[in-house]
Amino acid sequence: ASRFADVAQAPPDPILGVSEAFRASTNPNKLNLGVGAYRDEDLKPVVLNVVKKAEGNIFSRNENKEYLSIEGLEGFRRATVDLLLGQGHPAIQEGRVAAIQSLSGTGSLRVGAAFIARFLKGATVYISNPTWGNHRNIFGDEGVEWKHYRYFDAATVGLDFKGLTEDLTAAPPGSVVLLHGCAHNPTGVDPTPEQWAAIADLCKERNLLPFFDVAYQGFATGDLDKDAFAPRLFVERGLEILVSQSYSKNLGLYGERVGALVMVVQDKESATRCLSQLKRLARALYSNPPTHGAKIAAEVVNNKELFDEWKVEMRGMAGRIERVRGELQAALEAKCPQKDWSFITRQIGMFSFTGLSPAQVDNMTNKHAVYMTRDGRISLAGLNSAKVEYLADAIVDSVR
Ligand SMILES: Cc1ncc(COP(=O)(O)O)c(CN[C@@](C)(CC(=O)O)C(=O)O)c1O
Repeated sequence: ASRFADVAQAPPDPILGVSEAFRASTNPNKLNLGVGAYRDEDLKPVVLNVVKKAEGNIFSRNENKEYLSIEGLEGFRRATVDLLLGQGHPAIQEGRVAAIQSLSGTGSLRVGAAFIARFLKGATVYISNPTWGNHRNIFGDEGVEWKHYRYFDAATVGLDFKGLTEDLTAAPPGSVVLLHGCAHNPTGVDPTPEQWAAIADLCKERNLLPFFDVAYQGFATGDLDKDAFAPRLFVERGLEILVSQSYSKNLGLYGERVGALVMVVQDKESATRCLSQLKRLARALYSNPPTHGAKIAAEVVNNKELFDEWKVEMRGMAGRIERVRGELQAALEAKCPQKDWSFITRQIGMFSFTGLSPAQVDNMTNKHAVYMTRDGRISLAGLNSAKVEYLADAIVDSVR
């Protein structure tokens, strides 16, 4: 018998497993509202025009395939910090930013988790309830203890700010707080600017370390600058922060695995030492990051014309999602007027947290071939006008 005979079958991933099930389905009406990947009005994946232009520029340079440095492509690291903090930010001028290119958002979060495990021994990471499911895997696999802080209020289909404040106030000083920079996944509910300010003050008072997961910059409001409001506010308040960045959704670089782990700290010497330790960790995890996607992101952000064109395409993607939100809400209000569907256009970003129970989700999938995650989340990026009626009928049938 194989020495691996006792290796158990792992369960399918709660999110990526939905895409696998969708692909396996032969139902002509099947609809994939699972993975948060943008689709155009024909429900096809999109390669942004700016990405194609950037690739044209890159290929015309006939560059080699040498290793990048452990910390990644210099031009990308500069671009990603500019995008996060704003070009010329004082923290950048003062050399207080340590940034490494990493394997998209997930890899960046993992390097951050490894840094916390090694240099913040015993710190607990507080993650929102609910949150992106893979957060638990990332910190759990690094042996970092995590706990939930209350986040979603099902009664108001909004933020449980009172619960959040109580839980973070009770967190031991020195704890880490994982915050979604914008477009919270899966709820689509973000703190207001005033609430962000209160959270920043709370982190300061309680000596909590904010770790921002910035995976949807541009998808909350359609504006890349506005969507960086929260991390910029915390830096302005003098807080040290960690940030993971992903270019999967906003630049559509999903499979290129483009992201960064950024630390904004109090002084240049600390930033230099932290960068050296981030490099030490990355070297043992994957040695150095992939070249192509980082060159695309650097080309787009560092080139004024491409950057402006990206902003227009970004607003177009966010706009299409907003439009289908409105159409879905209208269709549901027409079919089921007794229920309040206003949460659908109140929520922002890619997702809507429908409140459907696992059993109701099973009905959506088994009876209507609508593929979505069992926590009730739907990715509106996977919906178009032509399928709104179909989805609304499936939801009404499931919530009966
Ligand atoms: C909040 C959050 N952080 C990080 C990531 C990681 O993305 P990256 O590694 O590709 O940069 C995702 C992706 N979440 C998706 C879009 C896909 C997934 O589950 O991996 C989702 O469907 O929730 C995310 O939603």
